[in-house]
Amino acid sequence: MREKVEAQGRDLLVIETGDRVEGNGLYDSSDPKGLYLSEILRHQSIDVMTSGNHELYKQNTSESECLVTVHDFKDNYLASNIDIIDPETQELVPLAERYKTFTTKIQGIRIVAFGFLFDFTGNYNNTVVQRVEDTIQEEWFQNAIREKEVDLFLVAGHVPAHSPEYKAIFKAIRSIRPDIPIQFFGGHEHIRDYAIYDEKAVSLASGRFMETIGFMSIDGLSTKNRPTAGRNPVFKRRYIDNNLHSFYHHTSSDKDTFHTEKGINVSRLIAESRTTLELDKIYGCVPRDLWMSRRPYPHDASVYTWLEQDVLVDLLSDESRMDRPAVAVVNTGAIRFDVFKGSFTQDTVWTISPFTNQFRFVKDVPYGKVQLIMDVLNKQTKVVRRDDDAHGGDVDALAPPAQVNHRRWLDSEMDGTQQILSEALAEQSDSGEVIPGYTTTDDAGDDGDDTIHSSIPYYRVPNCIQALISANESIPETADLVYNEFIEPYLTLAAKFAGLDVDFGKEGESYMAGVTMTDLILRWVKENWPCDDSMHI
Ligand SMILES: Nc1ccn([C@@H]2O[C@H](COP(=O)(O)O)[C@@H](O)[C@H]2O)c(=O)n1
Repeated sequence: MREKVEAQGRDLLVIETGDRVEGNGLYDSSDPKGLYLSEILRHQSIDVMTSGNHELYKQNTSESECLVTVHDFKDNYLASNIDIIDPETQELVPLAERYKTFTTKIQGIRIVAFGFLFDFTGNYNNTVVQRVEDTIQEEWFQNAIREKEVDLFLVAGHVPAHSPEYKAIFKAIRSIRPDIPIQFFGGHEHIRDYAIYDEKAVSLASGRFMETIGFMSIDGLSTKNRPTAGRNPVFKRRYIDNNLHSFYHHTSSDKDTFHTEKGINVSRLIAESRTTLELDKIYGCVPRDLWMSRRPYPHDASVYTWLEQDVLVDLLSDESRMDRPAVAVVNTGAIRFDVFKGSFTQDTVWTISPFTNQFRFVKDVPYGKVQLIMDVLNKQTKVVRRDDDAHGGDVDALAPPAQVNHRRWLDSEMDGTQQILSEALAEQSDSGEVIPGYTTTDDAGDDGDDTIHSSIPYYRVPNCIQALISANESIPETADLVYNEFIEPYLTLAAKFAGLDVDFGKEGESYMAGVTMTDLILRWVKENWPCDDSMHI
């Protein structure tokens, strides 16, 4: 693409907006995590790169970001509002440069670029995420937006396209620079989205899990050598399905001409890494598709129904608690992908359940109180004030991210519209039949999707599900309340609402020490879904 575009006298920039870690065997399967992924990433030519929230959940992840990824992309990695305790000096320092200025190779466009993370509060305490609204008051930012020689402000970030954070940055820049175009690139909400702030400022978000290559073209920027005398640039956006068919089409090539030597080498590196990590190793065969949101909950084909009725009930048990009844509470956001019929591999494990959360419990909780807590977690919208330290206090954050966004859009101050989400990697059909996939409507209309798809049903799921683990069928008076550690701060607050005075952080104890939900899922599949010859795909 770069070659093609440059031959036309234009520039191509590649922007990466974070969440490169967690949710894929290439990252999660190695020890230490990310070993193979960093090597692959190193070969990419990325012009502006930012951190997502996933890079900051754990100390080792952010430290590796600091020592490896920032190091590898030091001219292009931007961290406008993230500091880290340097693992070598123990000093609090910016994770990367706050901003950069550069001039594009072909057209000489002078760009001032920033890299932001949304107002995230769930990071481990070796990093500090400064609120965007505070960051833009800082002297360095105020100076940067007053930079004289600028044709375009480029704000990349792991920040939703429609968000108070981006709105604040837009207002801050516009108040000083009424005429300079601003291109935002966003993320985090797992949706394709495009926001039009004014005639010269737009924002593009490219969906989730690298299913989408968001493509933005800006035509007619006024530059030093080609001033456009006040005319507005033309912004166009396209959501490209991430597959070879799309790449052949947009590079005007085919299977024989598309591949470059570098591309072939990186593909080989990926294949070798997958082999070393045994990502195709088959642990079992899944008899039917299990969906996150394509079927209602509860449902025979819901991954959550399977989790609560089979995996948790069959396997969650701590030796020291013997036969005492337990209620397990797990957030639905802990599951990251559908489980497809067919081979269940080492890669599948990490794709559906990448988190390393362990289980904890509080003993002898009245069963009625557990139900009240579930009501609070699933029916309230917020259990805490924004300044309380529970990931912003929004219980919706316990659900899959795309669903969180669904509600925000409806409440949003900036006007957004709805979209139906694809859970499948979209493919073009050889027979010309329309394949289910993304059908996006955004601020610019419904013509953004590069491939036309039929829509996919979307059902809301609760924020948390529960499973009663008991030797007999009857409802117990009291039970161990077992939960995955990610939801601990939310539980403490929900318990207050439910009239239960328990500080889960202080009173919670380890349950099945060292075991994660990922381990349980894998064990359950191995024990219950062995492959027979007819089931391999
Ligand atoms: N240890 C964790 C971390 C995250 N989650 C869930 O993921 C959501 C955030 O995902 P994004 O891709 O939007 O950043 C979070 O709100 C949780 O639902 C988790 O379960 N455990």
